[in-house]
Amino acid sequence: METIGEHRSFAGTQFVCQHQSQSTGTPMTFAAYVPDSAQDAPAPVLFYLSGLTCTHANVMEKGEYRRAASEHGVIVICPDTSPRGDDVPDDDAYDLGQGAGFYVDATEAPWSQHFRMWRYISEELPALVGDSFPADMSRAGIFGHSMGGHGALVAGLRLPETFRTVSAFAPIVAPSRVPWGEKAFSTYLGMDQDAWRKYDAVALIEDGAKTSEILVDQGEADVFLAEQLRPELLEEACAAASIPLTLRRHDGFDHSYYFISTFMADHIAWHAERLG
Ligand SMILES: N[C@@H](CCC(=O)N[C@@H](CSC=O)C(=O)NCC(=O)O)C(=O)O
Repeated sequence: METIGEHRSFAGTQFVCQHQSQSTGTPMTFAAYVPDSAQDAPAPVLFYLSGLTCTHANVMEKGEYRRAASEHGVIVICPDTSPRGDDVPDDDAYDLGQGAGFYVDATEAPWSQHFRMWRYISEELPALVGDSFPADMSRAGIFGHSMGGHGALVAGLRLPETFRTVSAFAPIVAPSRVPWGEKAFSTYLGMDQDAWRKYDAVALIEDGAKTSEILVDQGEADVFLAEQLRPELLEEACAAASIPLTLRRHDGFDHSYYFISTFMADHIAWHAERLG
């Protein structure tokens, strides 16, 4: 792993790291904020998954997480949203291909060679972080935005021992039932919708997956709310499965990082309180 960026910020350091990924077969870049307090005792770690069109840099530059991460002594890791490179398949649309990995392991050609983001975020990256930073991997949580909120919910539900806490900003809660997810899943996973269920938070809950509780923030002025995000489906699934869900709806907030950065400190405090 190579450090390609390093900046002091609050009581900690913002690193940008690059490594050759075995999952994707490409170089992968991620941001890692490490509070100074982690030098005294291994710190809890939060993985933040970004949305469509993002690299590691969007949340690093606009998410405003460092003050809270430094105050709560939490490491924050922000991976890219897909493999990238001239040899990696892509699509002209913003919601498919590079920048739109949807945190799945693709099974369909030509995507299956490199688009293995589930393995990357669930196995390879946590192992690399545990080996490379003063992180207490028994105290890891996950959160994310939109497509990344979908990834975080799925990871928290499928791997509650790995990701003990889960929250999201404006997540795609049921990708199998909305246009963004239908397009990505049919392309990456094929037409058998049974294969989609393990990457769909609402379907996972319907199939018995559990997590201790979920925090979701949602802007009411989000243009994607009714067609792509549909938080009411998560509300219904959590109620039926007795999973405590705190869904906070905020008048006037849209889908952007102005919304995310407003509630970022709340999410970091929420995770930190639960991870100890
Ligand atoms: N048509 C838009 C859509 C892209 C967009 O809104 N991306 C969001 C995530 S949406 C769901 O995953 C985002 O985080 N954008 C990056 C940012 O810095 O705001 C477009 O192409 O802009």
